[in-house]
Amino acid sequence: MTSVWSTPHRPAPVDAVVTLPGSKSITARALILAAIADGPSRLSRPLRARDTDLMAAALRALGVRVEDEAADWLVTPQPLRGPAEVDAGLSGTVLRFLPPVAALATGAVRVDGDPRLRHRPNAGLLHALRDLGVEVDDGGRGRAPFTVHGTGRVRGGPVVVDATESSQIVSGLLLSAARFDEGLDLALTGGVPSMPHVEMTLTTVRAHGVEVVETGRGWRVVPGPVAARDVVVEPDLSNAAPFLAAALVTGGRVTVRDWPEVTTQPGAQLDRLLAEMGAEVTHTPAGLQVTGTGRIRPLVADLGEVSELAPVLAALAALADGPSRFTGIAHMRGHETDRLQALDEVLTAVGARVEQLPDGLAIEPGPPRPARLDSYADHRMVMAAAVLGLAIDGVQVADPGAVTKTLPDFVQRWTGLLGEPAEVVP
Ligand SMILES: O=C(O)C1=C[C@@H](OP(=O)(O)O)[C@@H](O)[C@H](O)C1
Ligand SMILES: C=C(OP(=O)(O)O)C(=O)O
Repeated sequence: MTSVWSTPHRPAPVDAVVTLPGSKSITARALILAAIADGPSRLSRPLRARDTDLMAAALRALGVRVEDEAADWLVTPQPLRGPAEVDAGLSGTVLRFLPPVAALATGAVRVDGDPRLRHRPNAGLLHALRDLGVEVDDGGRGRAPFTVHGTGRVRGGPVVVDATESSQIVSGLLLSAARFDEGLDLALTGGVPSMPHVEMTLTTVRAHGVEVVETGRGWRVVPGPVAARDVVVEPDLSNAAPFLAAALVTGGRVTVRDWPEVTTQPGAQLDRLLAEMGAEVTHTPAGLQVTGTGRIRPLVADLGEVSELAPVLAALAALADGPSRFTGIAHMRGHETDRLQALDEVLTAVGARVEQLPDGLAIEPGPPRPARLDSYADHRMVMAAAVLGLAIDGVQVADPGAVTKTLPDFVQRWTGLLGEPAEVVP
């Protein structure tokens, strides 16, 4: 049965301080590297949500010990072995980071997930694994379900990779590459979206003692051990987007606590992007403070580096005082849903005029109207709907439970931000 959330309408300014759980992307990388490291490690403040719980479960299925100690995860590497069934859910990080680890295991590891996962592109990764000497059976689809037949080792070496559809294909290979016999010499064919997430991977593997060299065509990873390392996970800055957007929409003030001074997270670009959209943005000792000025300015931007932010920025664009244009985000058609199509439908439903561009969206605000929106099983579409609902009375969103992917208690946090009780009707 479908549950429906009547998202709170809030014309008055919000004034709130928000604490957010750990970064999905940092947690996923920390889990993978801990699993193939040379000793045990502790992850403090990991994100506990569907994506990261599925990653932990996948590693456990390969024999790794991932134990709960209060809110921490203790990870103890073990000989990696199949056979195993991995449920990737709708998680791009499990879909693309886990198979290279599975290739290092002995036995067959089958990866599958939600119906939509079977549509998420993965040919670039599966081709690369084959070229590196791994047997992969995907029925020629280039997508889930597929089975990795690991032999306990991966030859590695030179490989040409098509990662035009997702940076996670590059990240997945780089994360495990030091454990390949010959390491990895990855040359890109074509561009890569979300480059800051590749940079995050490079910084992370280097912090684990892995030597990576930029080659001009890609990266060479020197074979060797992955040093175990305790990690304290930063708050998820991409999930800060809807909360900070609430300051703009209501002309209020929102502070996100523990905003890191230095970070690899692309969500850090929210300070620049929200300032461009008319907010006053200040880095304070308490965190990032965003104050709305009562006016939302349109945004014309290439969001290729920060596509995770696009759904919430698109919601803001529909409430702005002029037309916006987002480009560089063609690959969002392969995200949790086809996000260009979904945003077109949602923003049109609430009164905006939307044009789908070859690589983005043109959004022109119109007279707002109430609407019952779909979640598209996409956490970020629920968050975008919540932002719209602040300004537009009568916004409902079906299946808000999609937020469990990265922020299970989003609805409670959102209503808490506004000082209201949560109301989801089953
Ligand atoms: O490496 C990562 O943690 C991520 C990379 C990006 O993927 P794409 O390159 O597929 O956009 C991003 O959108 C995703 O949410 C997380
Ligand atoms: C694209 C996203 O997720 P995934 O890691 O599943 O690709 C996202 O969280 O916006």
